Amino acid sequence: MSFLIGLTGSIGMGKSTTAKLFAAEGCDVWDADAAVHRMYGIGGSAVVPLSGVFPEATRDGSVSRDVLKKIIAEDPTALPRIEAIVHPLVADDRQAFVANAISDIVVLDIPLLFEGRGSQGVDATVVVTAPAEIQRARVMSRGTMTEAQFEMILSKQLPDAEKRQRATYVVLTDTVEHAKAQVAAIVSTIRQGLSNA
Ligand SMILES: CC(C)(COP(=O)(O)OP(=O)(O)OC[C@H]1O[C@@H](n2cnc3c(N)ncnc32)[C@H](O)[C@@H]1O)[C@@H](O)C(=O)NCCC(=O)NCCS
Ligand SMILES: Nc1ncnc2c1ncn2[C@@H]1O[C@H](COP(=O)(O)OP(=O)(O)OP(=O)(O)O)[C@@H](O)[C@H]1O
Repeated sequence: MSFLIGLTGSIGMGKSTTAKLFAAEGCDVWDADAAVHRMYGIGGSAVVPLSGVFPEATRDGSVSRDVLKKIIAEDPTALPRIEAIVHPLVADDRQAFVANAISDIVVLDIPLLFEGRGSQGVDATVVVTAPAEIQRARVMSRGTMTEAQFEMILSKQLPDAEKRQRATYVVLTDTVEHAKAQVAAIVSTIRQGLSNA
């Protein structure tokens, strides 16, 4: 059984980038957002259940994220209903990944690690963080969300300060080089612990 790290952080804080740094250290990485992308794609497991609730959100056999975002903006009950369908599918996908992983350390990139039950069953947590203004600038520069959509997602997430307080390890994502050094130190500490066990 691998040592399980739950990697989290608020929107735009650098989870995906930091996950790649763990992969470069030899860790198998599972990404919850990527799992959702697969599930929304053609033949994905969320397409049929979501079309039952929001028929207008599925087009040509896949889920339209733009339509979903419009629905969520107009109907406050929509996101909880989407989550009720998607989250159990995400949990199944994660379980299957962990069962097949072979690396000594497995990293689970989970945006809602502390909001949901995701932190159950992990051996350590890593929270990525950056100043709030940098976070906002990063998300806005992607051009995929309006300020209102960003604020809505942020309001659903545990505040950054609380995440940091709950973390086993914190990674400051000010530069990639700095993040890389912090990841290397975390991996080395955990591997040392494993070899002494
Ligand atoms: C709202 C949607 C349509 C936005 O899609 P879009 O392609 O613009 O953004 P993306 O999926 O890349 O998410 C951007 C950021 O928002 C975060 N986020 C997404 N959904 C949620 C949520 N329900 N609660 C809090 N944060 C969320 C993501 O983790 C990520 O950090 C999409 O994220 C979605 O369908 N969310 C519901 C499924 C879900 O809960 N996913 C979270 C991880 S399991
Ligand atoms: N250590 C770092 N130093 C400098 N910039 C970084 C660092 N980590 C991430 N970034 C930048 O921040 C932006 C967001 O990074 P990333 O996509 O990794 O975040 P995320 O937390 O996965 O985002 P989301 O929650 O929206 O999925 C990207 O433009 C990325 O280049």
